[in-house]
Amino acid sequence: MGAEIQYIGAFSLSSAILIAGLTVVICAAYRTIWARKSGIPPLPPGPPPEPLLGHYRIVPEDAAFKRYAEWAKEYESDVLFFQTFGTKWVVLNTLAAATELLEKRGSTYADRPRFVMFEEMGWSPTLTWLRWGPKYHLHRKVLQPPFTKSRVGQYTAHQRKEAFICCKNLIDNPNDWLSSVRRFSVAIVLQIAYGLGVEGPKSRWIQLADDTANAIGKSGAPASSIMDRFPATRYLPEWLPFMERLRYAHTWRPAIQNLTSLPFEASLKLMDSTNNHSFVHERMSILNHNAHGGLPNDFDLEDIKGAAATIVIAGNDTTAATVMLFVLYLMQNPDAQRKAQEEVDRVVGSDRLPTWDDIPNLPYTNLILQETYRMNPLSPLGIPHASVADDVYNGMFIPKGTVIYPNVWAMSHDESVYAEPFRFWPERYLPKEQGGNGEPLPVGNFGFGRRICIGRNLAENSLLIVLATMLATIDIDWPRGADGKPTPFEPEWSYRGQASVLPFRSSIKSRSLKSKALLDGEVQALEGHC
Ligand code: HEM
Repeated sequence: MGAEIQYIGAFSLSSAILIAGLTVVICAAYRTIWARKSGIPPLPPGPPPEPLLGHYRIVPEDAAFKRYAEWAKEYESDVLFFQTFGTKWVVLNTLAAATELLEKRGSTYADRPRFVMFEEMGWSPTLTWLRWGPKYHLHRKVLQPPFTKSRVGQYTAHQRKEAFICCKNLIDNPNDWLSSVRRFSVAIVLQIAYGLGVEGPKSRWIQLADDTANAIGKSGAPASSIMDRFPATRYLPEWLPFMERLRYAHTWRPAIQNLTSLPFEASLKLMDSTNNHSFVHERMSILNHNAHGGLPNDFDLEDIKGAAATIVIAGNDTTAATVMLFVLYLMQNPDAQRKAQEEVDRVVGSDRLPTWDDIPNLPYTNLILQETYRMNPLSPLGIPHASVADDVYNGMFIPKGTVIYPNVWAMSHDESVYAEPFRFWPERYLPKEQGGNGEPLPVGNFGFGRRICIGRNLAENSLLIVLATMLATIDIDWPRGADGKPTPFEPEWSYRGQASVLPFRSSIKSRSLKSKALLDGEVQALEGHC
């Protein structure tokens, strides 16, 4: 009987979807005829939609960014148009299009779509997903200032210490190098957000942050699930075969809830510590102060919880995934590794470890970072924006409410800009007279316009100090086989949501007894200070 009711429920819901789909198609046809008559420019081109389903089955879930780049060539247009169940989306495949729309006309494209799948996952107010409006402005006003270029220096001592701990752990536990990398990225944002330390590689905070990173990293391109395209489907039973992303959302819901509440509760216990300068501490002090004075609080408890979790979620996995790419690209490109090590040796010498003053004097090291960004943008389709008004670009009509994906991967693999785009070649950015190709540094890894990443200065500092320390202290090579010889391999990648390399084996060794002794000494001294 239960099964029968479920079946009838599913049947009537399927009929409802069918009717709604038909209505959308009729409305779209009517709108096209009306638009032609009223002289509105045509929509951007794209592959032909299927009846009823539009482009739902045409766009692949995995590595859609690659298919979009192919279509851009096929339809000879940097802007492509798609729609499904009334949701319209546009993909921008060149930097010129992204700059014109998301930067120059930024106020028209500052909104986000509704992330229905993430709602099902149980997110609290999170800047990244908030729609353009008062709540968004409030969160951006509170979250952006601590991470501006002029204020991000407050975190550098902490970042340098964590970079040293990371490299020491890499040498001490080379077979479990990934844990050291994860610890590094979590330790930075956890301290900044909550004032909490990471006790060791098995810390529960690392597990929690990993769970959340998994939940989000493999959830598909943001706003691309059937629920995002057609919100009513969120009420369908999750056992239906095509509702696997609803099942996924519910499976990971506890992880999101834990990350939002557990470190926050632990942080509240540290409120009286004078050593605590965390985001939660600062905001809770203002909240409590206002409450005692009978003053209103525009940023309430839920906002603080959501904003603190945002720092960890947005800043943890992105940093760890980039450090994994350093390990991969340095392993695959021994010449680049040797050249960068020589640069660090020249500037830093062998009697100390890199400092912040060294960073501006390490141009080749910085090019390794830039080439890492270009080779594999972590969010190949960015985080989608949405338009708040009708617009026309190069004679193509972009209706109000369209979801906009910047195809950062297509931009950074554009053969007309980057010669041999799949080759790791940091010199490509150098002028021709210095043996380079004068190519532009990649743009777009941190997004565009009004929604550009607030953590980019923090992230860049974390990445540069850990990269410089890795170059100063460790050698990275292919893992050794049974015969002791290096065994090159093709790593595996995940392109569901975030584009990241899957865990892989590597051989990591201390560069010298002296560099190991330096690291051990520094870590001991720094830990003694805390
Ligand atoms: C390698 C590291 C990082 C990468 C590649 C990265 C990338 C991005 C991208 C692509 C966006 C979307 C921008 C847009 O919509 O145009 C974004 C937004 C955001 N990022 Fe990052 N990010 C990184 C690190 C961080 C860190 C460390 C933090 C925390 C302090 C952070 C906080 C945020 C927030 C809060 C947003 C949402 C901004 C908004 O919607 O207004 N990110 N990031």
